[in-house]
Amino acid sequence: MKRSGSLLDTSEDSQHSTNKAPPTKKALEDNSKDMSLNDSGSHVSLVENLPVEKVEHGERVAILDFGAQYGKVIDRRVRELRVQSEMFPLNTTAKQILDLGGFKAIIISGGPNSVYDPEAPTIDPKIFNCGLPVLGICYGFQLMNRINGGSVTREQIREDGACEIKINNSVKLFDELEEVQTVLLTHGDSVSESTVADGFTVIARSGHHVAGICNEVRQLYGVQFHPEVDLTVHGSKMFQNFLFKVAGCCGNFTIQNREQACIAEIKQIVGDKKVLVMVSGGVDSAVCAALLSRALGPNRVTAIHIDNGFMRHEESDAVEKSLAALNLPLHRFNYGTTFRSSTEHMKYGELSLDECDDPELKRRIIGNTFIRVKDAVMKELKINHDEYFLGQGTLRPDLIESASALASGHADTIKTHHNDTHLVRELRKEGKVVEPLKDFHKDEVRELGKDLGLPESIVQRHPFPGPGLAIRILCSSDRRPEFSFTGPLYEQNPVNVIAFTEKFLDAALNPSQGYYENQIFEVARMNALATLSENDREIASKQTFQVNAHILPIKTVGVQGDARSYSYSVALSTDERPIPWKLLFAYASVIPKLHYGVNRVCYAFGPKIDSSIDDLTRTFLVPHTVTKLQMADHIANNILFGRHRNSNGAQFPNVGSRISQMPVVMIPIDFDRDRTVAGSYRHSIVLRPFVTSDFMTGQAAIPGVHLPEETLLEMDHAIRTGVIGISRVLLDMTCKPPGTTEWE
Ligand SMILES: Nc1ncnc2c1ncn2[C@@H]1O[C@H](COP(=O)(O)OP(=O)(O)OP(=O)(O)O)[C@@H](O)[C@H]1O
Ligand SMILES: O=c1[nH]c(=O)c2[nH+]cn([C@@H]3O[C@H](COP(=O)(O)O)[C@@H](O)[C@H]3O)c2[nH]1
Ligand SMILES: NC(=O)CC[C@H](N)C(=O)O
Ligand SMILES: [Mg+2]
Repeated sequence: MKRSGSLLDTSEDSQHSTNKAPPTKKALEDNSKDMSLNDSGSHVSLVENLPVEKVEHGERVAILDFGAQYGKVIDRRVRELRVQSEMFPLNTTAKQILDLGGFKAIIISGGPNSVYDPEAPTIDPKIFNCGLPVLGICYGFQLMNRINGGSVTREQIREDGACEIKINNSVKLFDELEEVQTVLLTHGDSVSESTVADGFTVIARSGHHVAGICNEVRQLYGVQFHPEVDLTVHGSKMFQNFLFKVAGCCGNFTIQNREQACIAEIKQIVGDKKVLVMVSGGVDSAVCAALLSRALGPNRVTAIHIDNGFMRHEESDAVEKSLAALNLPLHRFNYGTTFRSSTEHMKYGELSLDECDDPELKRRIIGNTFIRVKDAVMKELKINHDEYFLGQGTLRPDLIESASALASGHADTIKTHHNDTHLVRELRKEGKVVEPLKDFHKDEVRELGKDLGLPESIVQRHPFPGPGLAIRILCSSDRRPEFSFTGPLYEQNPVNVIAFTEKFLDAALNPSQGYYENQIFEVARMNALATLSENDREIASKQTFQVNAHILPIKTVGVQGDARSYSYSVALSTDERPIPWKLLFAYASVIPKLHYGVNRVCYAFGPKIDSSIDDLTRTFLVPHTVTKLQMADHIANNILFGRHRNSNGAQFPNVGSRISQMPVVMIPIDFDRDRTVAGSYRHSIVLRPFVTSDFMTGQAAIPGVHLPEETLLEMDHAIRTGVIGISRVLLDMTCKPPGTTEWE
């Protein structure tokens, strides 16, 4: 059945979908009185052909999607406040929205483009005069300012990560909020006091830029930050203010029971056929398999687990044991050799995975091999293609980051998740895939897993990416990396060894002393100091902290301003003891703001690094490299989960549940190496303990706050002494954004 009133763009580009993802447990409890289960008579979305809620009342909010990473997070926040929302493509006009009726407000999302680019997507200007309140977020804010007569420019200083801003809490949007707010900013284009559109007033300021504007009479609000993500601590309150105090919504939207909705969807898609479900041992595929089994009965579901050769130490054995709880026949296959030698057709011939050093290409090869291996498995199991659907535990973030049209029509590809490669998209087009969790975030899947009665060990398991250690090994075919810094700051200052010492503080305070070749690092130091509390700042400025910063000749993927970045990492090192974590984390948040060419900052355990790092260890996905990372990962995880005793026999506590995930990454760098020898075989290991709920944004775990410092120091010691060929261990201190959770 078609949904009445859906008349907008239904072309391939269209991403029109309703906020049908099920609510959080809390929202469900809140809604329990008036919950309307929707097994029968459900409406069908034009685009995704899935059941959506009955529209029982007219109160809705339109979200115009400009390709934000967080577009679908906006709709989640609105839904959690019990207001229905619909996402529309960016070219939707004010008239189309008004003609549909029932809309009380419009939210314009962020996006990867720059509003001043001639090619950049723009908006129907009548949106701002159609009488509906508008909230513009990031790109949406920049559009609002520009279209109403202001301007937007690219600034030298970009802002990525959680920052403190000052707000004017006398405006409705910020009602009942404190003057200082922690928010997520991620932008390189900015509005300044002098470029605000006439008729608008500044309602929020970050250190360097205008962070919010409004015209209260016209009910137009624009914010440079992202109220929709977790890193904006009171973002939900801001939405509440906008929806209820500005737009006059009443919040009476009722939401389907999440489990029922998934089961109905599975039954509708699969009909009387069967499903081959891919299970990894992770929570997403386990919940997906449990739902399939509940919807179709265990006899119509076959679960397969594939060892792709990039699993952690003895992982597939553990997966097999833990998935016994699903009560499904599980078939396990080992295709390690097939994956390693799998190829991609390039212009110049076939490229094999074990000679590939491009992260996105590695992902593509692995993702496509998963599908080919699935076909081989079907043959082995004598399964008929026509009778079976492919089941995957795909989540929203997987689709958003892969820029799937299922999630957004204009998002940048941050990374192609293995479950959303072109072969998977082909299968989807043929209607051969069932992915009941594709509108869920990780925390929602965990709630659902609990409701389904899955054991805690599966529900709370840290995620592990399908391509496994293959993406966590940074490969390098060339020993001599080419440094190519981009952005205005590096044009001025192309050095790769920098030292933050007292002299820079002096120089910054007294420019005539002539330390200007390193001026940008003085600025970094001043900015870092400025972010500390008064007490910490006093301590940091009194002591002579000798912190060296080296720009490493490796690039990794990050997400900045809703776009993919592929930039260098900085390693900080110091002889100061105790390790000045606060100052180091302050540098970590400041350096990527000042350097367009840097998206990550790590601390290198051990003594201060004194020599420059200008060569790489040749590294490919060959067995001994994978084994090396498996060993380091095994040691680090044993320590994290309390399965380790140090050389004195002391047991380390299980602190795994204090963080959300800890990728252990191998980088092709030998610090402190003997330069009389031609090349090195040594690598370094990066620990990336990370804290988040939905993985869309998050922060690096801080020693002494999220994890005991001793735990991390023991990881450093045990990895260096336990694995041959390890140079140093580093701790990633970067937020997402600008970094991502994984390194690749
Ligand atoms: N080794 C594997 N064998 C079979 N299927 C896999 C494997 N790894 C990943 N998949 C499939 O890809 C999907 C996405 O992987 P992803 O890692 O995001 O989810 P997960 O492993 O189920 O959960 P988690 O994110 O918690 O690790 C899985 O749900 C599963 O369907
Ligand atoms: O199954 C997966 N296939 C993938 O290709 C993939 N890439 C990232 N991840 C996991 O997704 C979460 C967010 O990671 P990022 O911040 O690095 O994007 C983290 O939990 C990552 O481990 C993947 N999972
Ligand atoms: N997140 C966004 O919407 C970013 C907008 C724009 N690309 C910028 O960097 O400022
Ligand atoms: Mg996984």
